Amino acid sequence: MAERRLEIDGVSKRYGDVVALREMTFAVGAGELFGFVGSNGAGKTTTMRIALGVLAADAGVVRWAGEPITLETRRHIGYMPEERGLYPKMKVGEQLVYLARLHGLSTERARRSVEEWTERLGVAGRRDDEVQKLSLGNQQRVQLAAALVHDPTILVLDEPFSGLDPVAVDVMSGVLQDKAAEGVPVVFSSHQLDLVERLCHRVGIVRNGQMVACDTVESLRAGGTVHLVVDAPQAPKQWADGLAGVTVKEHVGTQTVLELGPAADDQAVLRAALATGPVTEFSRRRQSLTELFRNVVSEEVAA
Ligand SMILES: Nc1ncnc2c1ncn2[C@@H]1O[C@H](COP(=O)(O)OP(=O)(O)OP(=O)(O)O)[C@@H](O)[C@H]1O
Repeated sequence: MAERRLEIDGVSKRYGDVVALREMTFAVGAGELFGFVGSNGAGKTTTMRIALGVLAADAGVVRWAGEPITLETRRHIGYMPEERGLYPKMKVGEQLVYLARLHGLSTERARRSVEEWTERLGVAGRRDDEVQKLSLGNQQRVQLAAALVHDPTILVLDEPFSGLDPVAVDVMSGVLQDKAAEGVPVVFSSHQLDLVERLCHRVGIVRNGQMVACDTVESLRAGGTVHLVVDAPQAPKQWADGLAGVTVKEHVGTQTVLELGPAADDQAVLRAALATGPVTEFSRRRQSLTELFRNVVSEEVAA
């Protein structure tokens, strides 16, 4: 059997004059936790809706295990829509059982699954309450339960972490990691880049409807610039000016943050710093996903 991969291949979409997606392409493999990030309006929700089949693409194809995705496969996707989609007046437990039944589970299995997931997600005590009586964070936990009760083979979640308290973030993170560990491809969008960096095996950065970077955070960083933090308390402000391949980015107290170009020699930087007196810190700083993201977005502004 072909590998259990969700592939978005060359998907394009316009809304009237607005080009929402331009040949969007990426794949999420079995057991992979994939973070989908991009500015507001970049095209994340549109991509997810097309993967789900609630929106039709103008061009391109969505595949599962090498074959164009079918209605039957789509029934096995666990989806958490951005606009959420629960019936406010229906009780939590009844609603989840109903949704699980819609996906083909027997009543007995649906009940068991609802018990299990509401317990895991900390909303078991709310099963007899109407959805509208729950706080937004708890509604979101129920929404995640709705995506999980039918034991999906693929998970597609649109901003599942927005509005959650830190405990709920931990619960959600644990569930997504467990699902990935079971072999489910998990793709979720988020603006919380620290979380994406911590959780995801790979990250896709979307800009203007196109995938502009897609790799592990480690590899994305490797292509980025290297920053060096030097603390030389007795150094005059200009101590690093004129060093080959080095750009002074900022001074923070007695620290200087330097950007090293390909021609820079970090040992020459260290010698220059030591020539001014003691050096109390000399460290390479890895770019965070937030910095990588900002670079991509500023390229957009410059383009
Ligand atoms: N129903 C619609 N009609 C017209 N334009 C739309 C519609 N839905 C989305 N768009 C446009 O398509 C583009 C992509 O929107 P989309 O919602 O996919 O972005 P997003 O990356 O999910 O954004 P956000 O982070 O703000 O949720 C935007 O320019 C948006 O204004």
